[in-house]
Amino acid sequence: MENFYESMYKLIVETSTNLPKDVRRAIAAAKLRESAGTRSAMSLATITNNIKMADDNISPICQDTGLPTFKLKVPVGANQLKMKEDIKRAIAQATKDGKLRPNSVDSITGKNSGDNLGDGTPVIKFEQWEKDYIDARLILKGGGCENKNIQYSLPCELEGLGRAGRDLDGIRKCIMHSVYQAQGQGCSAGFIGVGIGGDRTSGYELAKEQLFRRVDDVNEREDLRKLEEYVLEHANELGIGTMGFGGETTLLGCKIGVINRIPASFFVSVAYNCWAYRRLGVYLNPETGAINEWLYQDGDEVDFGQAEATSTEEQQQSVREVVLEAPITEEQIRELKVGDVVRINGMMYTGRDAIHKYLSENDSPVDLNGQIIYHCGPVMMKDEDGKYHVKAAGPTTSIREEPYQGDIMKRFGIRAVIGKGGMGPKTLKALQEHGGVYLNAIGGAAQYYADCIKSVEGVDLMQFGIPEAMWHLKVEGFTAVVTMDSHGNSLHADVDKSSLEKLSKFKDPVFK
Ligand SMILES: O=C(O)C[C@H](O)C(=O)O
Ligand code: SF4
Repeated sequence: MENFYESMYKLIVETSTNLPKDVRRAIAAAKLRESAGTRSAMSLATITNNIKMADDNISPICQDTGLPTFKLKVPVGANQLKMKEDIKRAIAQATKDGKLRPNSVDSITGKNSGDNLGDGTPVIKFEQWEKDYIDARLILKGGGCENKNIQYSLPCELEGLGRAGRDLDGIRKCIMHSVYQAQGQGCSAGFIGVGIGGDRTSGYELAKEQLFRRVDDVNEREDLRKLEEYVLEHANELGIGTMGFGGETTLLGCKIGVINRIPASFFVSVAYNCWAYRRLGVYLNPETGAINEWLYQDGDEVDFGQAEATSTEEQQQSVREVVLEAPITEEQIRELKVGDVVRINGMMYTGRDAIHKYLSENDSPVDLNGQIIYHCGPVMMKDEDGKYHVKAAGPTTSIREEPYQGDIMKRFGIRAVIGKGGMGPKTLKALQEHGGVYLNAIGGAAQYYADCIKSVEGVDLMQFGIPEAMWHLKVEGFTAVVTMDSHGNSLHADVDKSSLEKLSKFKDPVFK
C-alpha cells in the first residue's frame, strides 16, 4: 500500500479544485437556459468563470471545503487502520498546502484544530466487498448547503402544499418543499439527494449516499425515476434561480433512494448540495494503493461558452452600476436600490459568526465607521516572511448573523454588509433606519473574489482561527448586487413570496 497516501492526497486536491465533469455538464446546460443579461445569467457566468479559475490555480473552488467525508469499499483483508492513518495525514497536508480550509472546530469552545483533524473529522466509512479493487470516494460538502438539509416525518402539513400523507404523493410534496425552503441559501442552483424510509440517522445517510450517484444516471426503479424527473422539471418552475435571484434554474439534479422503515416512522430526508458539488472517486490497486481509474470524469472537456453572458443593450442599460469606496456616507447608501450592481474598491473587513458575537459584546479592534463588513471565512496561506495571501474567499450565508447584524451596524456606523442568501426583517428594518445596504455576492465563487483581493492589510481576533478572524482586505473591482436597500426593499423577501405562490400550484395529487 505504498501509494495509498499519495492517492488520497490527489483525491483530496482534485475534489477541492476540479469540479467533476458530470456536474460541469449540468451547469453548462443551465447556463444555456438562462436568458442573457439577467442576474441569474450573470451569476452563472461568474460561477463558470470561477470553476475555470480553480482549475488554473489548483485552488479551492469554494473556500468552504466542508466536512471531508470518505467512503471506501475494500476487499476482505485490506488494512483499514493503515488506510485511516494515511487519509488523516493526507488531510493535514492538503490543509497545510491551502487546498482545504482548516474547518474542524471544537463544538463548544469553537477552537480550530488548524489541520482539519479532530473528534469526528474527517468522516471515514468502510465497507467490505467481494471485488478485487478498492473504491474510494470523497465528498466535500460545505456548511451553507448542509444547513439546508431537511427531514420530514409523514404525515405533515407543508406551507403552500397542505397535507403530505404517507404515500408517494406525500413524498413528492416534501421534496418540492425542500427546494422551496432552501431558497438561495445553499448556493442554488443545487442538487438534492433524497432518502425515503429508515430512521432519522439511516434516512439522512441514504440521502447523502444519493449524492454519490452520477448526475446523468437513471434510477432503476420506475416509480422513483418518474419522481426524480417530475421534481427536476417542476422545481425549476419555482423561480428561485441562481443564488435566489429569481430565474429558470433552481435545481440541477434530484436522486432518490428508498429503504425499509418501521411501521410507526415515515421519514423523507433531503440532503441539499450547492452547485459547488465537489465529490470524486477513484479505483485503486489493493496491493499498492495506486490509482487505476478516476470516476465522474469521463467525457469531453466541458465548454461553458463565453465567460461573460452577453446581454442586449436594453438589458445592460437597465442594470445600474455604482462604484463604492469606504468610508461610505449615508447619502451614498440612500441612493442605492435593489438591483443595482456595486463595484467596490478599497478596504473591507471580514466578519462572520464569531466576530458578530464578539462585536455584540465588545468594542471593535478597528474603526468601522462608514466601512464594509464581508461575511467571509477565507482560505489563507502564510509565506516565509509571515505575510498572508488569500487562496479562496467567497461569501458565507448571512442569515446566521441576523440576531446581531442590525445592532452592530448602528453601533459601529457600518454602512454595507456583503454576504449571500439575504437577511431577515430585523436587518431590513435596521438598514432603513440607519442607512445601510446588503450586498449579495455569488456564493462559492471563491477564486473570483480572491482575485479581487489585492492585499491583506492586517488581521484581528486571530484567536478565533483563520476562517473566523477579522481580516482587513484591500479590494479592486469586487462586484456584488444590492438585494436589500435602505428603502425597505428586499429581493429575498420578494422571491420567497413569489416562489411560495408558485409552490402552491403543486398542491393537487400527481402520483396516486
Ligand atoms: O463557511 C463558509 O465559508 C460558507 C458556507 O459554506 C456557507 O455556505 O455559508
Ligand atoms: S459557500 Fe455556497 S458553494 Fe460554498 S460550500 Fe457554502 S453552500 Fe457550497
